[in-house]
Amino acid sequence: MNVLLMAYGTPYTPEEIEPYYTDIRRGRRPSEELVRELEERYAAIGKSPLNEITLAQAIRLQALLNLEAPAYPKRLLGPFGPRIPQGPARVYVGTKHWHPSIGEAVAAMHEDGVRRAVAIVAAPHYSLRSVAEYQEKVEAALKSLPEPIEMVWVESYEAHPGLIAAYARRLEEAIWRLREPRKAAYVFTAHSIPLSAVERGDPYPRQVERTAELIAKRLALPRFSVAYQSAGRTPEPWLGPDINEHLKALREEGFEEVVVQAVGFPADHLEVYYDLDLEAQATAQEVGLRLIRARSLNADLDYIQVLKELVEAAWLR
Ligand SMILES: C=CC1=C(C)c2cc3[nH]c(cc4nc(cc5[nH]c(cc1n2)c(C)c5CCC(=O)O)C(CCC(=O)O)=C4C)c(C)c3C=C
Ligand SMILES: [Fe+2]
Ligand SMILES: [Fe+2]
Repeated sequence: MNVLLMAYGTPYTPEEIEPYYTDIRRGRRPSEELVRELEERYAAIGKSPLNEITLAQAIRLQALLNLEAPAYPKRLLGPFGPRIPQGPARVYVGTKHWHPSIGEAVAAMHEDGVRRAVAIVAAPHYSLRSVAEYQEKVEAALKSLPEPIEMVWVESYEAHPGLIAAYARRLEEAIWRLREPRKAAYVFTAHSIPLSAVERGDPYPRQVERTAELIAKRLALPRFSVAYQSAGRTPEPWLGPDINEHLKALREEGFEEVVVQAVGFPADHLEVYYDLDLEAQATAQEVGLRLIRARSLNADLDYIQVLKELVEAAWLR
């Protein structure tokens, strides 16, 4: 079994910030001011762990896919479920905006003789501005190969029971820290997208809401809302409500405590550490709201188990 595991990617050094940003902007160089602003955000968090987390996810996913019960003794084997008969699993990592790039990963797969693979992004929601762009990059990489590789896509997994349970577990830990859980506000966030994508029928907001609804239901939360974070530095309108505006509104409604869970991002990175832990936390403190962020899934085994189930089901399609 072969897997192409994809993630956003992040620069390894400050010098790489400008070319990384240029790639995000599809080759259009950002202004010096925008680059400086992004450099400052990276400097403020010290370092983004996204590449390390993505690699850890790949290593653990490969290990989990290759775990097998011993063939003997049969009587002790128990109900392990159906074996996936296609032989040893190999996981390749490709990032959308940095290295290893999706093109580099696809070339390595071809060099290794891979002819069929499951393609999955370490993000649960489909968007025209996220997964569809990963798909474009994979298609472009495949076109440059002398032989085809059949890619079986996992496009979204916003309602996977294991994912909901994993998020609910982290949210519960945050609830333990609340003074009055029944009086608190619960906010689920995801990356904003340009409104133009929503107008083109992007399923993304609905999928984000579904994840939020299912986690809230599982924990019987007294209330919950969805807000969007990290809107891009572009002149067009982006999907809201913005998390900072939403926090202010919650305080005006009388809430004193809020738990924020970033359900759009399984892994910690710049936009979790800067946009939530620094910026949204500062907004909350300014208005007198106690904000607790639920920790991320990162490369924890409960999330890796979700990825394993998704790729195994896709492989058998
Ligand atoms: C659903 C859409 C998006 C997800 C998920 C997403 C995750 C994500 N983004 C960064 C870092 C940056 N993103 C930036 C811009 C940007 N991001 C998206 C969409 C998603 N990003 C869009 C549509 C854009 C705008 C692109 C453009 O044309 O300018 C940037 C650039 C600076 C900025 O505008 O904020 C950075 C940096 C990470 C690390 C990440 C998660 C894994
Ligand atoms: Fe982005
Ligand atoms: Fe972003």
